[in-house]
Amino acid sequence: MDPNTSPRCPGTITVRRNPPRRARATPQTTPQSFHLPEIAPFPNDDVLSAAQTPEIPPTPLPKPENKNLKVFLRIRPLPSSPVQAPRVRPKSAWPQNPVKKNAPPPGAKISKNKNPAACLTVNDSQSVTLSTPVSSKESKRIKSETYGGFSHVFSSDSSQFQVYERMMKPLVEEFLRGRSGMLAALGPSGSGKTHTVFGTPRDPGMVPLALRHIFEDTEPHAIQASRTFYMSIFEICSERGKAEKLFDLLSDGSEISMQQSTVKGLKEVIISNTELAESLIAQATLKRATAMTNTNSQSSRSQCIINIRDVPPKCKGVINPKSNGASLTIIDLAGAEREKRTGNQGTRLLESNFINNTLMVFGLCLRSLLEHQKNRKKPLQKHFQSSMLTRYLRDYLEGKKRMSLILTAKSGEEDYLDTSYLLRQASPYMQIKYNEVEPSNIVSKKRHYQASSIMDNTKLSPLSEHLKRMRLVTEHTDQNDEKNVEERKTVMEDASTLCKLESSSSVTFKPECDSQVQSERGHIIMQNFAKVIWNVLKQYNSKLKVAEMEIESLKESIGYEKKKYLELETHLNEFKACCTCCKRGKIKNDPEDCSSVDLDQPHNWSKRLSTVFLDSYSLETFHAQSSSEPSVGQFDEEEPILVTSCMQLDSENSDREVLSLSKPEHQSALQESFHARSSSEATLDQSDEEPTLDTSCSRLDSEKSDREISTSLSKVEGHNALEVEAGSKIQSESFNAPSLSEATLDQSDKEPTLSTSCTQLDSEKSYGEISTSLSKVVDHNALEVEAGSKIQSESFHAHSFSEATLDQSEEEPTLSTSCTQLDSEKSYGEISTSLLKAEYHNAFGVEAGSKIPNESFVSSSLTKDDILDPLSPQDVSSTKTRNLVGDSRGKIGVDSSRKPPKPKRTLVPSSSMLSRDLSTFDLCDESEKLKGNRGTRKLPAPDPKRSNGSISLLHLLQSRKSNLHRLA
Ligand SMILES: Nc1ncnc2c1ncn2[C@@H]1O[C@H](COP(=O)(O)OP(=O)(O)OP(=O)(O)O)[C@@H](O)[C@H]1O
Repeated sequence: MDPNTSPRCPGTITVRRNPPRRARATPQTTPQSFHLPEIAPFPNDDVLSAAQTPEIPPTPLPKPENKNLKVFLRIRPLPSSPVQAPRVRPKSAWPQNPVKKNAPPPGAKISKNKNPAACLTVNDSQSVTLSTPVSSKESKRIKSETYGGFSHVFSSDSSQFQVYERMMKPLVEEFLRGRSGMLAALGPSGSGKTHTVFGTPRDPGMVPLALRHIFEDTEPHAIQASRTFYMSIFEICSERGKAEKLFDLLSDGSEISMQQSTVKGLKEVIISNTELAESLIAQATLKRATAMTNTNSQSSRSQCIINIRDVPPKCKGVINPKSNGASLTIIDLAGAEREKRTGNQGTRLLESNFINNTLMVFGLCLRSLLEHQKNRKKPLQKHFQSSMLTRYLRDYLEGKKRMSLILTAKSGEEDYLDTSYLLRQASPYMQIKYNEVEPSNIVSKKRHYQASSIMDNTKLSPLSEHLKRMRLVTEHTDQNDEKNVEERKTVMEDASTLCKLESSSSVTFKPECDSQVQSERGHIIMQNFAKVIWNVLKQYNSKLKVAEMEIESLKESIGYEKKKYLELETHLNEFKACCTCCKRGKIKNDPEDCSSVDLDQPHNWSKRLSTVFLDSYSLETFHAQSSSEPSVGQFDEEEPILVTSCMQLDSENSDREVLSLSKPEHQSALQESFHARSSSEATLDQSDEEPTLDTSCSRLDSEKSDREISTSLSKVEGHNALEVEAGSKIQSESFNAPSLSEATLDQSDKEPTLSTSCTQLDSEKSYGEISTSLSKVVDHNALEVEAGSKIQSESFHAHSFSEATLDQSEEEPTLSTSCTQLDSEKSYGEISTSLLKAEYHNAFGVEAGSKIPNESFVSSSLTKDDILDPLSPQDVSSTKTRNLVGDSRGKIGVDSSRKPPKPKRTLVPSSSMLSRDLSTFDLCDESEKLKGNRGTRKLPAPDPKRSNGSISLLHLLQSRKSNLHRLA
């Protein structure tokens, strides 16, 4: 035991640590053991070159051996026994009509010629010789006829397969390459057309063989896997030999229609395999109209058309599947029949005629095409329009598509005539050429566009470009995906044989018609859709902004209108209050009254002239012309001269009111349609601290308007202040009012001269009230002129001219007033003028008021040179009145033939009262005395009522009178 080692404790647990890990030695492997196959670089060049030119070129299209119309001839074998003679269709014949399969009709003739001689012999593969039967030789038909140039002549012992290989297979192959083709079986009844086309289950004809070829089992990975075929079968038959009808043989036999060259409502059935296609064909042949004739126990009574159309399924998203692809058409024509031979009668005879006519039209179309090709000067006749069959086959019959004919003939002697007729008729068709044939798919596109209204050619070209671009992009993005490249190669190989079209074709079905292309197409569509939506939203946004702006402007206008409305309401209230004041006769007493013009003291005076306020004009047609000229002239010191006014009012059917206001806040304008021309001139000429005011000329033209015009002029200079306010408010529907007012305040030697105003109003059907007020107060002088007129009429012509001249010399006022002329019809008018002058101890007041209720009147009032002589206050006024009709209250210038029962409005009471007072005052008496008997009528008795204003005026005048007497 090692001494260095301590004895082991029995309770000790030994923990073994993991030894430190060591990296394993790298196995010595030779590089050869990891020899990875080198990844071949992406064959860009190959792929790109394949994209341009398929690596595996498709089977080259065999150049048409014969550019002419292919015409084949098949000779039906002679019946071996009378039983098999054309009367009875063998039970094994395919397809069979179970209803009519039991055969021989009661009256059917059975050939007794057990060994019929053949009249048609095959010379070679392309020619036959038609020999005249013995019976016909007797009728001088001696020579035999040789018909050559057939594409191929199938002898009576030719099998269906041989016929298919020689005749049908090239068509099918071209069809699978995208070239449309058509085969029509033509021949007399019972010659084997139906047998050739459909065959029997044991001996299938061209259609079943073609379908088998199409769904060839030997090429499962080739063309058929990438294509879908549609098949349709319909027949064209006659309705009692007259109208043509179409019946769909794949549906329940429903009737369909044709528009131009397009069949409407035709059912197309996708055929995915041969069995399905053959069953559909059997079903269709059972539905087909057949009948027993002397020549055929199951004679076809209609033209049967089988159409097989191919659609590349992977391009469904790109191009409408029904708009492209080649079509293979096989037509089993009804056999030509001779009445003698068939013995048809009645309906059968009509059917026979229809069949023969259709065949004749068919032949005419081909003959016309042939002649047109031979001689281009000959137009291509439009025989195709004569029947549905030729309309449907228009492209073929006009040489736009290739077609082939299989002539079926019977070689028996008794069929000589039918065979001879067929060969003579159809052999020239071999000369028809197809040098200028349009690409088949284009022609088919045209037709299908008509039926399906799909993409047009303009959209196809960019689409093709897009497909090319997509192909390149896809190739670059999938460079490293070898598998995809392989698949793409395969697809290209397949498609190269499938989609190889003519170079002139506008549509190229590239192998890139895959799901990626479809998704890209959907993306493009969505992009375009989004753009459209975006544009629409932009338009709506702009419209919304415009609408918001309009709303804002409307809000502003509403606010402005509200504000205006409030102002008008305030004005109205004030105006009402003013009216109330006027009614209470406070106008003259209150120097601050709104209807007064005050000229205050010389050194601190304010002159307020308020005149011509037109308020509340409401009329339909209004022509108003107003002119007033008040003038105050003072020739002597401190004596004013007032000359006022000329007023002319013409009104018709109007309602107007003119009032005087002094407050500027009463000026407002409201109008709906307003044309106003206003001109005002105010001249304040002051010499020796006295102002001269010339104002104003205003003219208003308005139609259907409500307006209020006010002008204010104020001047305060030194101790002088002159304020002129003119306000007018006119409400009318049709208004033309020229207004001219002039106010001249001329003062010399501290005395104002006021000349105002000329107002002329022409109105129709209007109601008007005009009130003017002029007031002047100079120290102890006060001059107040108030003129008010209120005219209400339906048809009103008023002409008022008034002049008032207040001429004062040596402290005596001179007042010359007025000339008033009123012409009115059906009107009510009230005019009042007030003139007041007070100077020191002199006071003079003139108040003239007129109130004219009248429905229709023409009045002229002229008051001129009414001089208020201070020495003889009683003679201060003279009035010249013509045709005056007045009352005791001072109605002047009224000539009324018709008076309204009641006035519509009441004038300002103060004015009217004042005018009445004036009329009762001595002035009136004096004026009457001065004029003597110029007045032709007596004025009514004066009104004893007097207003406060008039009383004050009277007091002033009386005091003035007493002073004068005292001085005297
Ligand atoms: N090549 C042929 N080999 C054997 N049988 C044939 C041949 N061609 C025609 N037949 C027979 O002749 C009979 C009449 O043929 P098919 O009905 O095809 O004539 P068709 O021309 O169609 O007459 P239709 O115009 O009246 O319909 C049928 O029973 C058919 O089996």
